[in-house]
Parts: sequence; structure tokens; C-alpha cells
Amino acid sequence: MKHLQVAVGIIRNDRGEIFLAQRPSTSHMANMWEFPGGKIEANETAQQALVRELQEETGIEVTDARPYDLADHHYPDLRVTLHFFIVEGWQGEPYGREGQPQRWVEQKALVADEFPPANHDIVARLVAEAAAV
Ligand SMILES: Nc1nc2c([nH]c(=O)n2[C@@H]2O[C@H](COP(=O)(O)OP(=O)(O)OP(=O)(O)O)[C@@H](O)[C@H]2O)c(=O)[nH]1
Ligand SMILES: [Mg+2]
Repeated sequence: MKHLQVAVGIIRNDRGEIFLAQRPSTSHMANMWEFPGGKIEANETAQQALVRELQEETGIEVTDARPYDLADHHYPDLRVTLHFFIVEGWQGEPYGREGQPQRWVEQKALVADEFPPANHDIVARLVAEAAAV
């Protein structure tokens, strides 16, 4: 089975809101909400892929990102390892550069069911940490 390594950015602003994008209707996990990101190429570190993907998908230049968590998931047709980063420094203003709908959501108001199954534990962790503040 194909196994993808994926770099994913949890972009958080100073109001504690997180940037979400909607996956295209024709993609894997169509129409689900996601943290922007994409596949790590063979010649890249996870961090390099993160910077490149956020440039391509949201137009921002990442200046501060730190590793947050890893998630492994087996979809019926595909295995993914997601490398999550918390992104709290960037230049520019993120937007759906590939035309995808976007929204900012308070961290404590994230809803796991809106995300692909591979994200569920991470979303639960983010909500729990927001509630603990
Ligand atoms: N970007 C992103 N991908 C995720 C998340 N959760 C999750 O299961 N994935 C899965 O990770 C895989 C790769 O992500 P992707 O489709 O964004 O990759 P990419 O930007 O390189 O896509 P491309 O092939 O169109 O260039 C997909 O199968 C997608 O369903 C998430 O929160 N963000
Ligand atoms: Mg992507």
C-alpha cells in the first residue's frame, strides 16, 4: 500500500484562532476541513516541505514553526504519516491560494468530525489544551 509522509501546518494567530482550508471536491478526503500542507518530497525535511506547501497553498512565508505531534493512519487505500507543526510566525496573510474555501476557528471550537479521520486525535488534543488555558 502507498505510504505518504505529509507535513501539516496548524497556523495559529494571536487571538488563538486556527486557519482551516477545505479540501477540493475531487481530492482524497474530499470536502473535509484540513490544516494546509502536503506531501514531503524525497529530498526534503518535514520542515522544508511545510514551508514550501504553506507558500503554495496559503501564500505565507513561515518564519516560526515547531514540531507538535505525529499521527499514523491507515485509510482503506492509503497509509499516511502526518507531521504536525504549530506555526505562529509568518509574513503575509494566509488565504486559499488554490481557490479553496478557508476559515479561522477558535482553537477550543474545533470539531474533529469536520477533519479526515487521521486528524481526530490531534484535534482532540488541541481542544483539550485550549480548554486548559
Ligand atoms: N494537507 C493535509 N493533508 C491531510 C490532512 N489530514 C489527512 O489525512 N491528510 C491526507 O494527507 C494526504 C496528502 O495531503 P495533500 O493531499 O494535501 O498533499 P499535497 O498537497 O501534496 O497534494 P497534491 O497531490 O495535490 O500536490 C492526503 O491523502 C490527505 O487526505 C490534513 O490535515 N492536511
Ligand atoms: Mg495539500
